[in-house]
Amino acid sequence: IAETLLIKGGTVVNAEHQLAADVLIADGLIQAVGRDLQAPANARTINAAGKLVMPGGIDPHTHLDAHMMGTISCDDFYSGQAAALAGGTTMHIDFALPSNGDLAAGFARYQAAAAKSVMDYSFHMAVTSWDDKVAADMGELAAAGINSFKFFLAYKGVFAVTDAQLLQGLARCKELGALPMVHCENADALVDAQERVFASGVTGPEGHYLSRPAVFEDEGTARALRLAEYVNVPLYVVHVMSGGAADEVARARRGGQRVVGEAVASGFASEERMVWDADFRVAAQYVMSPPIRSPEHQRRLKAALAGGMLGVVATDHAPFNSSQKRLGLGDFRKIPNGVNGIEERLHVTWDALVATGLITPSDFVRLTSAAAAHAFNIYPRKGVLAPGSDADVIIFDPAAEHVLSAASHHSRMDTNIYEGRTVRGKVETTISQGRAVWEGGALKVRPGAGRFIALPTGGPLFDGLDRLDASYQHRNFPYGATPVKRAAPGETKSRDEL
Ligand SMILES: NC(=O)NCCC(=O)O
Ligand SMILES: [Zn+2]
Ligand SMILES: [Zn+2]
Repeated sequence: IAETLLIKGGTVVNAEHQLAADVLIADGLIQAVGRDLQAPANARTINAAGKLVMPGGIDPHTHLDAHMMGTISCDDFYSGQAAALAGGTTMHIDFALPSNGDLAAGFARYQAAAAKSVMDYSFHMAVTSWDDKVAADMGELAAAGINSFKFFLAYKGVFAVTDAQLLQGLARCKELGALPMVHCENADALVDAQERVFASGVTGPEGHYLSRPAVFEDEGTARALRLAEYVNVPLYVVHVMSGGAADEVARARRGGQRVVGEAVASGFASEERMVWDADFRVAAQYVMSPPIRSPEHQRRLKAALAGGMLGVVATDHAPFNSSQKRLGLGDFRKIPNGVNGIEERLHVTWDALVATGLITPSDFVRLTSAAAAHAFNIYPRKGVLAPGSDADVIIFDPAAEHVLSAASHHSRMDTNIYEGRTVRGKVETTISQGRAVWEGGALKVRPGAGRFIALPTGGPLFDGLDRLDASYQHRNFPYGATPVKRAAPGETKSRDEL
């Protein structure tokens, strides 16, 4: 049940501005943002003096209850979302995987799994094969509120699509006004490298790192971006982990492409050296794809976030506990891929980027909330504190410090890649759908309270794409709006007519 809350005396931080203001919440919505708001008779007042009042985080990249690599990620839609709320994230967009190649069946499975949700959520759908049924299902799913589809270039023989399939998928996404997302690593080179590394006698978690050099990610990113350029469709590049891939995103944006580059918290705030730890339990928890890379890559990712080349910070929360990671003991190729982060994202991002002076609090809101709301077309319902927006709000104390640990986190993971780390800043209160659900160190969540948020297709990223197509026809004839006709004998055509 929604509360009537007056958050008084804080500093409201949106992506566009920061101001001293109160926030009035009722009926699950923000009613007013302004100075000296009066508390209605039934309101509870929360004193936010010295605190920042910001939109709740949106994590657009999670894998809850995900069937992957012979096991199921250990956070379901209850525990993963409870962890999210304790860390200030009030909405996530999870990746629904097809069931035996069937998109509609996969979506139904994930919707059923999400019935125990405690906060707002939505889905991207993974496309892992191609035929007419897949194309038709994409249309059905778009009508049902799925406005993004993920294509894997990696995971050969499981999820990976060929370039031909990717092209068909990109074109279908464009037709639907849905945003294609790509996991960019070269699948064939990966298999080759994995075989070579394993044959050389390296079987532990470091083999995962050694068999996924940055050049595979750089190449995959460049290829996906160029194919998206050819089709003239916006592209969302998931989990950019290498400096080279960030450069590819920047190059495409400089060239005028509509590209969103996603960093994940582990990509710039975790440590590559941990995968070399002699203890398998420690090392395996850092195995994710693309891998966590060297400090120099991390520096470049942070610079790309500060400079606006990468536009979103997500997590890729794909939690596998230490007994699940042991599936790959003796063969790094079988270690379930994924790390935690849904609870830690806001804190490690603040600590690494704001507390160090690289970005401003408004940049922080943009990267952790507003930009995802824009990309997935739910702004300003989410991603901003403004009258009429959903009352998903956090109260953040920039002066507090706390320690991240598996002993105190809310995920079902028995490890934490940020174990023992002291971070500056703390989410003191999380308000979800107008209810304080994290307050005073306690969670007050209710299974079933979460809502599926249907995401509409089209939207700003697709605005004017048809006009762009028309002007693109010299370069991109097959996807252009008007076929180019050869001039008749004696007739000349100006460049503008082509
Ligand atoms: N990233 C990762 O290692 N696991 C989750 C699946 C994916 O996003 O590729
Ligand atoms: Zn991926
Ligand atoms: Zn992922």
